[in-house]
Amino acid sequence: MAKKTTRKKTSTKAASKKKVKAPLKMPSWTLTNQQKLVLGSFLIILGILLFISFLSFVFTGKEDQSMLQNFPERSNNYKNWASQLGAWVSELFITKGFGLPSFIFSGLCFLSGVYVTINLSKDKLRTHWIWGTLIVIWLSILLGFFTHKYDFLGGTIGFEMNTYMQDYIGKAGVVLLLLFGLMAYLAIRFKVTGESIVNSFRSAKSAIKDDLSADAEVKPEAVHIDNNHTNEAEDIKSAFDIPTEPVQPTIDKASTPPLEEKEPEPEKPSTVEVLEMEVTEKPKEESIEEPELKVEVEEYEEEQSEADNLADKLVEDFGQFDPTLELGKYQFPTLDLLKKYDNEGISIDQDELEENKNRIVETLNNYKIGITSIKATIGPTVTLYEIVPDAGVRISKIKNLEDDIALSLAALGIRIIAPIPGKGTIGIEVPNKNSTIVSMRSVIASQKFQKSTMELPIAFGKTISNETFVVDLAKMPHMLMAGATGQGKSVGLNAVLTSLLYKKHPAEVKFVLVDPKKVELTLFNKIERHYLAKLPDSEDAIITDNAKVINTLNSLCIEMDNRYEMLKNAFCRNIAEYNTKFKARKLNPNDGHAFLPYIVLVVDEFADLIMTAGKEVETPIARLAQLARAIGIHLIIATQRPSVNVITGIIKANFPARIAFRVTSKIDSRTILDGSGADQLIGRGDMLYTQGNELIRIQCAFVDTPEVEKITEFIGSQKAYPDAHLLPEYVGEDGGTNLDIDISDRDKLFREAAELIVTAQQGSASLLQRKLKLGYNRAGRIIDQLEAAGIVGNFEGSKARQVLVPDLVALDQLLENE
Ligand SMILES: Nc1ncnc2c1ncn2[C@@H]1O[C@H](COP(=O)(O)OP(=O)(O)OP(=O)(O)O)[C@@H](O)[C@H]1O
Repeated sequence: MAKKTTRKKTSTKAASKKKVKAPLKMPSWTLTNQQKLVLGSFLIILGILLFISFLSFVFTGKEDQSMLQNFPERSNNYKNWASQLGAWVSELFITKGFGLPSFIFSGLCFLSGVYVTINLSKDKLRTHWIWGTLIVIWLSILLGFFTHKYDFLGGTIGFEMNTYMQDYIGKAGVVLLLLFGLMAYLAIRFKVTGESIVNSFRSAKSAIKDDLSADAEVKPEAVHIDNNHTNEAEDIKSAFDIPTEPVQPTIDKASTPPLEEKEPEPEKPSTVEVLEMEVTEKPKEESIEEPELKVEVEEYEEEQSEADNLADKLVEDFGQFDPTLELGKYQFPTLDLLKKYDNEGISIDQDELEENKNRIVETLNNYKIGITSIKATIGPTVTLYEIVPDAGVRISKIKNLEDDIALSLAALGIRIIAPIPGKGTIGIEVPNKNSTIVSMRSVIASQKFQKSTMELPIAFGKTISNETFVVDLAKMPHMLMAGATGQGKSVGLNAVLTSLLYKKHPAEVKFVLVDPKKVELTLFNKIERHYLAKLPDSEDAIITDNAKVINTLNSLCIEMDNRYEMLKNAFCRNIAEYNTKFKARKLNPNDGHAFLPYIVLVVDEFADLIMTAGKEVETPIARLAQLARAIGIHLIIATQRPSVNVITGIIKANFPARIAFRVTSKIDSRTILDGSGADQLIGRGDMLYTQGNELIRIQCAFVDTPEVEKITEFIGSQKAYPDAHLLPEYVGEDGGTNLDIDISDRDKLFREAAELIVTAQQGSASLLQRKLKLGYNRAGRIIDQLEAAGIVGNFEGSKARQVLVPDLVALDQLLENE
């Protein structure tokens, strides 16, 4: 109770403080929208009423004047259209005030109403009032000259000010002062300068001159016809001849004297005047143009490369290079391929909100933590309660109550964010009893995604404040995705791919898909010839075999090196610059240049790869992650097991963007996010995204397999490229090249290793590592040598190699015969 009263006291103090401050300030804009509408419409109506009153006062003011002596007695005899009050206000403003300029006040009132209603800048409104009032005073003084005749013109104030000033500086002084006021107004308000006045005079003059010359050019023809018939016409002709010729000398002054010699007619002075004006103009223009010519050293740019000129010409002739031309009729998938869900859209359950709020407050009160305010933001799956604790409460105290709050709310997945970065509040995220689905359709249809100008926009889902979350993969530049099984990883990957399919033309992006599970990404096979990239010799574009992954990764490394070479030759720093230059036809395809599509490598189940291929995968992945951002190769790697031997330090360091779906332990959460939180998620697409420090909780958009199927079918049924995008060839070490390993180069432990493998009948490098205490590389090398010697079979992905020698006797025989 004591706490409550102190809280009240502080709030009343705050209120009284506000009261003291309020009158000093301009009208406060911290009004609610409803209050603004009420105040705004009041001001608009007031403005209109004032205008009506003033206008009718001009006609009826005289008649009403005598009756105003009885104001405010009730009467319906007033002639003013706004009756008694209108007559009184008009008398006050117009007769006793500023006269007719008072109309401006009605306009200002109206304007204020509009500004308040639609929440426009208060600074601008203030400026309008200041200038408006000054104009009223100025006009009022000006009209004060005539007030003795018509007293409503400048009003009493205008008249009095005028006579007062005249007493000191005379009529001329007042006129000059008013002129000064006008000049000052034009200079300050409209930034008028002496130069701009002169310029406008000049342009007016030249316009008149042009008209004159145009007239003169037309009329002589008519005169020529007459010329044959009458003598009078000759006079007319000579009269017109004078102005026509001065037009030519505008270029050359030298031709003026003959003119003057020819026609010393009475009209000459006017032509001379025109010439004189031109003469004075010219030197000025020249003096301005001279430095401009110096600055316009654009010639340097032209000199820079003739290729530029050629490119400009090519662009002029053929237009910019359009990479999409080959599939010019390609149609992007339509929105109706995506499903609408019934339980989309957030429904607010007031009881649930109230209940949760009470429980949070109660639990905190139990631990003697008072709260100043609490606010709820309802998201698709969780509601964020933002609390401001009483002064002096330690944040860590609240953070430690996570489990207690979870207990009292009887809910899973409570996450406490203390404090919310940049907000000064503490956030408690509580899962909604009825979560809503965020459909892929809703995020793809959002303005944010549709209007995004990002290179590779990805609509992930919706944030806690129900905003569509769109990020640029090109900026990330690589993404690591982790989450326990069944928490929404595959859906997340599909959301990423769907986003790109909806926004990027097949010419602009290519996918390299690695799917050891063999089932998740198979649907994308249908768009192989549109969007997928593969090795030249492979049949399937979607890679399911671990051995092929290594080849593909190495091939991507070669592609990366090639692209860097192309960028270097084109003097570009990144793919965007390079492609822009290529589109502008500044890069010659005959020199090996080509439009470069973005390449997105997606690896589902990275743990499996690392476990079977280890360094062979890690090294090219790390290399790509470190270097590939500038040349448009981006990696998305997903794993179920975010343990440290899968997500190694080197991989982590190069994947700043991380996505965590629900994981089972705090340690896993720490591995993926460098902090806890992912273990407190509720699953089914509930995820945390980070690209640095801040964690953003997002409900991932849901895209079901039938939807993906429809999209890929829609794309797949359209005209395609002849083949998938081909990556550079890479000759893998497993492809038989090791077979020629020299016998003399064999490892010292070769024989021992061979015996071990034959005895165990298991051809795995890890066996050698364990038994012979070898490093991974050396064990791998020995296995290669065993393969070359025909003791073990080919590399078969995740399986151990086949042992081709049945027993030690056979081994002895084999080695002796070598
Ligand atoms: N964003 C989402 N919204 C609603 N439900 C979802 C969402 N994401 C996933 N789910 C539900 O969770 C199920 C499992 O998702 P998903 O197949 O993506 O999991 P996973 O993490 O890939 O699992 P695994 O690693 O075993 O393949 C889906 O079938 C779906 O019912």
